[in-house]
Order: sequence, then C-alpha cells, then structure tokens
Amino acid sequence: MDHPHKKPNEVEQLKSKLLMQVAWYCLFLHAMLILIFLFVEVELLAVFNVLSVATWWFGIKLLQRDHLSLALRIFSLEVTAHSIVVCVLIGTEYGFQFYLWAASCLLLLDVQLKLKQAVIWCTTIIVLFAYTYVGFAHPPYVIAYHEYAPYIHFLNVVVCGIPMIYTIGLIREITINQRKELETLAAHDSLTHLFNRRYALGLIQRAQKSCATQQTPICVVMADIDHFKRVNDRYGHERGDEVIFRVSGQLKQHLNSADIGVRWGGEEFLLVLPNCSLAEAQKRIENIRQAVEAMSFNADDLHVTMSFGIALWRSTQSFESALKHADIALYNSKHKGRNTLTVAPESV
Ligand SMILES: Nc1nc2c(ncn2[C@@H]2O[C@H](COP(=O)(O)OP(=O)(O)OP(=O)(O)O)[C@@H](O)[C@H]2O)c(=O)[nH]1
Repeated sequence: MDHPHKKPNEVEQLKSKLLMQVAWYCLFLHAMLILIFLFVEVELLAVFNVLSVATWWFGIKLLQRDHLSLALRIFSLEVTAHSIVVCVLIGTEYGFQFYLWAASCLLLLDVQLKLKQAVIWCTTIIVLFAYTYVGFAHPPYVIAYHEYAPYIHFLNVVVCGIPMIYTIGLIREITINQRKELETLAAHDSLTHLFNRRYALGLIQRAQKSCATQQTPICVVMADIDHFKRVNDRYGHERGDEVIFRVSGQLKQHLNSADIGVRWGGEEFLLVLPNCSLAEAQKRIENIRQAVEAMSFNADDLHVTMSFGIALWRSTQSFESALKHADIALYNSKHKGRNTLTVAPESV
C-alpha cells in the first residue's frame, strides 16, 4: 500500500521532468507556428495554435502541481485534436499526422490509465492516423510555399520520432537499473551486504555441482563471533551491529569471487569455498581468524574473536550433511575455548 512518505518513483519523476521539457518546447513551437501560419495566410490554423499555447501552458501548471497523469491526458488530447484539424485543413502532405503517434505514446506513459483503456485509446488514435490518408486527401486549403511540403513532412517525422526513441530508451535504462537494484536487495542481507540464506542456497547448490563435475574440492565453513551477547550487553545493540558489519567486511576481504559468504544467522556466518582443498581452507580461515582478532573498534577496549568449523563437502554428500559436520566442528571450537578453528573429523 502507498505510504504518504514513501520515496517518489524514479521513473515517474523522470517522466515528469522530461515532460516538463517537452511541454515548454511544444509551447514555444506552437507560439512560433502562430506566426508561421499568419505568414502563410492560414489564419484558422494560427487561431488553433493560440489554443494550443494555452493548453500547453495549462499542462505545465498541472505538471508543476504533480498532476502528471492529467497533464499527459491533456497533452495527448491536444496533440490528437491539433493533428486532425491540421490534416482536415491542409491534408497529409506535410506529415502533421505523425504527431498522432506521439499522442499515442504520451497516453501509454500514463500509468494511472489501465492497460486495457490505454490500448483502446491508443488503437483509436492509430486508426485515426491511418484514416487521415483516406479521409483528408483533398484538403480545402493549399497553403503558400506548397513546394516545401516534402521538407516539412521530413521535419515532422524526425521531430516526432527522435524524442519518442529517446524517451522509451531512457525509461528502458531506468527499468533495467531498478531491476538490478531489486535483485541485489533480494539477494543480500541489509546489514552486512553478504548473501542472505534464501538466495545463497541456489548459489551453493550450483557451486557444488560445478565442483563435482570438475572433480575439484569444495569446503563449507561455519563461523561465529565469540561471546557476542556480551558485546551487546556491554556496548549496546548499535555497537553490536557495527561489530557484525565490520566483521562481515573482514570476511568479504578474504573471499574470492567464486566464494559464497552468507549471513546465516545473527552473528553466525557460512562460507562456501569452491575449488578449495581442506589444507587451503584451513590456511585461509586461519588468516581470517587472525585478521578479526587484530581488528579495533571505536570503543577502545572492544575486541572480538571468531570460532570456525570447517568441513570438506564430498560429492556424494548432501549440503545438509556437510553443513552439519561444519556445525559440529564449530561447536568443538567453542568447546575448546573459542578463537580457533576445527576441522570436522569426517573430512580428514
Ligand atoms: N546487535 C545485534 N545483535 C544480534 C543480532 N543478531 C543476533 N544478535 C545477538 O547475538 C547474541 C548471540 O548470542 P549467543 O548465541 O548466546 O552466543 P554468544 O554470546 O555469541 O556466545 P558464543 O556463541 O557461545 O560464543 C544474542 O544476544 C542476540 O541477541 C544483530 O543483528 N545485531
């Protein structure tokens, strides 16, 4: 449900900004057209352009008050009516009917319009576009400088086409970026930015399959911050969060791109190390242990240590079984007095 204080939608904000620029551009364009139509003596079209300037001005005011949807509908109506009137009066030779495509695209940008309604309206506009070639072949007016009609036609097609491509391209980019952002949010834990448990399970299974195919070893490590409850109790929950965040950063620094670092629980982490032998895993985890032990925090007397349990994940074994062995090894590390690592006996 929408909350009054929710962050404004980035696509809607961008649409509003773009539309404001387009609206000012159209307002000046129509103002110029007043002069041009007076010059070529089609006074009726000059009058229509006065109405258009007023409409675009009104639309700009609506945009300034954040009425994007209403502004889009008014702009679309103006462009449709204007194109049809011009085609009725001077025919299709000048290419003004192409603005009907722009009107149709404007309506599609209105997300408050239901898709079904938008499709019906847009189809109607496109049918009108097609009809202009049939219905307005013999216009009542032949304007002065008629020989320039092909050039004006060319210009109108370009003026309609480029902004449409630009706008759709930009919205495409934002949509892709937003999808990536959502994927990152769904995959990571918000405090540590390590993978979350749910997302990591898929990664872990694929990593194990790949190691089994290539017949390379893979290790599973359970890690836990020692006496973390004391940190919370003595320094407060906020400082506790900072410790979890900084320790996670330390873990990340020691992970390769193929490794999978997961926040498994509150102060408990799972590391899956593909293409890594038991001996290599022991060496790497010992480095992490020493790095965590050497960390300093904002509170001078605060120091933390970590305990680890390492298991080799055999290709015949399920993940749950490898995890259980690593968990028991971690328990043994705790039992031995913490700040140490233990290899699961089954792995040796
Ligand atoms: N600040 C903070 N604390 C958390 C978070 N998640 C879990 N905790 C706390 O972490 C503590 C974990 O305590 P225990 O599981 O008893 O273990 P421990 O005190 O670390 O002791 P050992 O594991 O036996 O060394 C609990 O007090 C939880 O409330 C978190 O996101 N932030």
